[in-house]
Amino acid sequence: AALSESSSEQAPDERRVLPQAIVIGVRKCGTRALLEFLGMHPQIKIAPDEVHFFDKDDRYERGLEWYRQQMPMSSPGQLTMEKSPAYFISPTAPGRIQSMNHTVKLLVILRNPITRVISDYTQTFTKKRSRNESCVPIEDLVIDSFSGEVNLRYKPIDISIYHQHWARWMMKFPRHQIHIVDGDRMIVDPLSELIQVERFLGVKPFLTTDNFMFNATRHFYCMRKPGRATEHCLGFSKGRTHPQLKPTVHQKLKDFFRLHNNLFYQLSGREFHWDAT
Ligand SMILES: Nc1ncnc2c1ncn2[C@@H]1O[C@H](COP(=O)(O)OS(=O)(=O)O)[C@@H](OP(=O)(O)O)[C@H]1O
Repeated sequence: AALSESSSEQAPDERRVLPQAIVIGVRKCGTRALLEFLGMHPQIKIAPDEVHFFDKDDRYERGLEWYRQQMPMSSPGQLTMEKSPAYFISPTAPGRIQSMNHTVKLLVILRNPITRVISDYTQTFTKKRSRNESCVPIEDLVIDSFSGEVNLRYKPIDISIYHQHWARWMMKFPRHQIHIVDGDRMIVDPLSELIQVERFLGVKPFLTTDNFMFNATRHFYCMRKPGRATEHCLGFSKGRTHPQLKPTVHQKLKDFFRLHNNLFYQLSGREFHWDAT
């Protein structure tokens, strides 16, 4: 850190500060896209890696000074941000973040909970297949073969029960301090979501349609960063092809999540149409 702090590229007033805004999750909902898109804003500096400071005990024990060192250089007037999707489901993260800074701004990006389960499965499947390990079909994981009901012991299902995790954050932070980003919408219309985020963060309106280019090969928006001629897409681990669920299993998941989704809408005051699809 000492070396980079004295690098010649550095503006004289630059230093590392604790984040004033954190993307707390949710895993597989577009957290990387959200952070990278925000990183195009001149008033926002983003940590390159997931820090996992508040959810991993061994990291938390390293202390806030270690955490600060993981942050990028920034100038006064710029916001520092990091994203660690596991914070959302961590029992300890809300209290730990609150004791760092009770005024920190929190962002949570959510997508249809069934799509999120499939995305989570696809990630594990892809990793296992690359190691030549055997893979179980998704239907065998999301449904308990004994009871025929949705398998609550399958972690991707538990993560998608948003209200149970959300409730922990509500015990530590006022509602207005957490902004919810629609991850399904961010895939098809990133700018509309980011304009709302800029407003929430209190940075000047900067991002425009010029910053986003739809890439027909990737089927996702890529970034046109200020001052760069070429577009920049997220890595190939983002935007994987999902398996198609058997209709009976899909219906079972829909029936299961309907109640949980409604509880989330009530608790958060934000309604999505996840049950329509
Ligand atoms: N612009 C753009 N480019 C590529 N991918 C995009 C984009 N916007 C959102 N997404 C969706 O982000 C999903 C991955 O979510 P995360 O970044 O939160 O995953 S992770 O938890 O950090 O592993 C990833 O999920 P999969 O499609 O299952 O790979 C994407 O659907």
